Amino acid sequence: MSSDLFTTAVASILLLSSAAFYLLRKITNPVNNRRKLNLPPSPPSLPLVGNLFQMSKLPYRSLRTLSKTYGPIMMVKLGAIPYVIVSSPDAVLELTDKDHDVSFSGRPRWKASDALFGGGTDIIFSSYGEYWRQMKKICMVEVLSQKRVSQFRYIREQEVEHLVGILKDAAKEKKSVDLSHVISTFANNVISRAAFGKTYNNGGGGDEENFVPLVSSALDLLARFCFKDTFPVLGWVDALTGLDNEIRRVAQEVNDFLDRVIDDHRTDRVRSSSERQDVVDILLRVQKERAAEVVVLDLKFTDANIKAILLDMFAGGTDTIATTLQWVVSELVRHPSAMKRAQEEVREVARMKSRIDEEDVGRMEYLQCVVKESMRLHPPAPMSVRKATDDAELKGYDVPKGTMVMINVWAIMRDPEIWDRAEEFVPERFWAEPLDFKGQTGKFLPFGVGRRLCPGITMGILEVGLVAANLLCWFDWELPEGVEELDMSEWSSVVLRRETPLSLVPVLNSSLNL
Ligand code: HEM
Repeated sequence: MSSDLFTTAVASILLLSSAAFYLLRKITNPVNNRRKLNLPPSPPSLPLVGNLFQMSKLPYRSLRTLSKTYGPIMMVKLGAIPYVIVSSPDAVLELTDKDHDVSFSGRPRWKASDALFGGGTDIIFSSYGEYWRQMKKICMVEVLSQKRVSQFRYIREQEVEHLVGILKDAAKEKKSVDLSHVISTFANNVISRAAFGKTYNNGGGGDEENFVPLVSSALDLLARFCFKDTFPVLGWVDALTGLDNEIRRVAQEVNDFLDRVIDDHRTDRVRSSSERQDVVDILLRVQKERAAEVVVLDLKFTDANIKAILLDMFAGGTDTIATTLQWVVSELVRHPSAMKRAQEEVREVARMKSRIDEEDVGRMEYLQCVVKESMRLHPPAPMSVRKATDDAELKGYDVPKGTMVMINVWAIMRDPEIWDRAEEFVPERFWAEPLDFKGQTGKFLPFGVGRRLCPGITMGILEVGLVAANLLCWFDWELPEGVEELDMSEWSSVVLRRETPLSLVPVLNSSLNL
């Protein structure tokens, strides 16, 4: 081989291998691929932990502070996971408009939610798609429709009567009550009776009597720090901390309990059509009907689907309602003039009556403003979490497929650029601007927004209004002896709760016809 030929051969090999190497890097190196992406601005982060070190125990507050510097669309890294944080109504409206809604309607998958909610086969944690659409439709038509919510009215009324009875006894003894506990028991009882036909909250009974504490443990696990979700390569540490075992145990117990309830309904109970049906009965009927039809797509509606909907009812419809009520009462106790005005309205509507019904609550317009204002300041879900299902664009920034997207609902609803006297409790603002609960303006979002909007709004608002009206009608509320001011500290778990239980003294309103 001549030296010229040799040089040419070597040059060609070098050229070809550099081209192959370049192509390989292009294909396998996502960083390189994304070099041209216009990602949202990010605060500086540390290796490994990302921006975790900037998060307090109330992350929505820390994220608001960061977004004041980095803008209403920013990207942070929580551990190894990038999140796009959205903190303006403008961006929310774009995220949910017809060109973007589908791309931003996914949900992230977490270890605890996967184990507890059947691998995301429920509604809350299910990925966006046909499966989710069918499950949500069944839930909205069969469980949470206006007709069904009215059908369960007797449960709400009986449970409210029970709650008022407990408070009247405490008032006679001039004792303070743990209102947080009384209200949570109410919310759990309503869902248990609607779902299963009875309450499972007796504490001491056989293991099947302890479903409510079991659900609480499940919800607590969702809020626990999990290595796999934050630092995927360190997922094995969850086994060492005991988290894996605990998740497995609780998931198994929840599953066994729901299997027993479904079996009981299938075998032991033969109901006549005139008898009151609970959600398990209703869903078993849907199962039979779907088995008789050709089922479109894969949703055959098995027991696993029934269990997933039942669990969502507890996850979505207990703590959210209880915490909303606790904040409503807390704000009113701190604002005596609003309390007086709300009580006057409630007592005027309920004048000469021995019971407040749901139609009465519909006429209590100031009370509705109080509930909205309280939810504005204390949204039970301070952040709405989504996942980009495609490569998408938001306000000119690229959001790659698979990125977590969090709407900082809490920050938007306290933004002084949007709300006058944003940090103050001013129910009257909703007189002037009667915003609804569906988030259509992108600025009032207590039930979320877009395709993933909460399907339980009617039920939630009815329950909150009915209990609040009864608490204000029959009682005045005083701080326990020695307490000068109500503690309003927040505690962020699955929902944004009060950090301390709401302890108050009920004083019977003697002017009424009791
Ligand atoms: C005051 C009461 C309630 C509040 C504040 C509330 C709030 C929320 C929020 C913020 C979301 C997420 C929306 C989003 O991602 O944009 C949600 C979703 C959901 N809620 Fe509620 N909720 C309440 C009551 C209920 C009730 C009573 C039920 C059922 C019994 C329920 C069932 C659900 C379900 C199944 C979802 C998932 C929807 C989906 O992903 O498509 N919620 N709720």
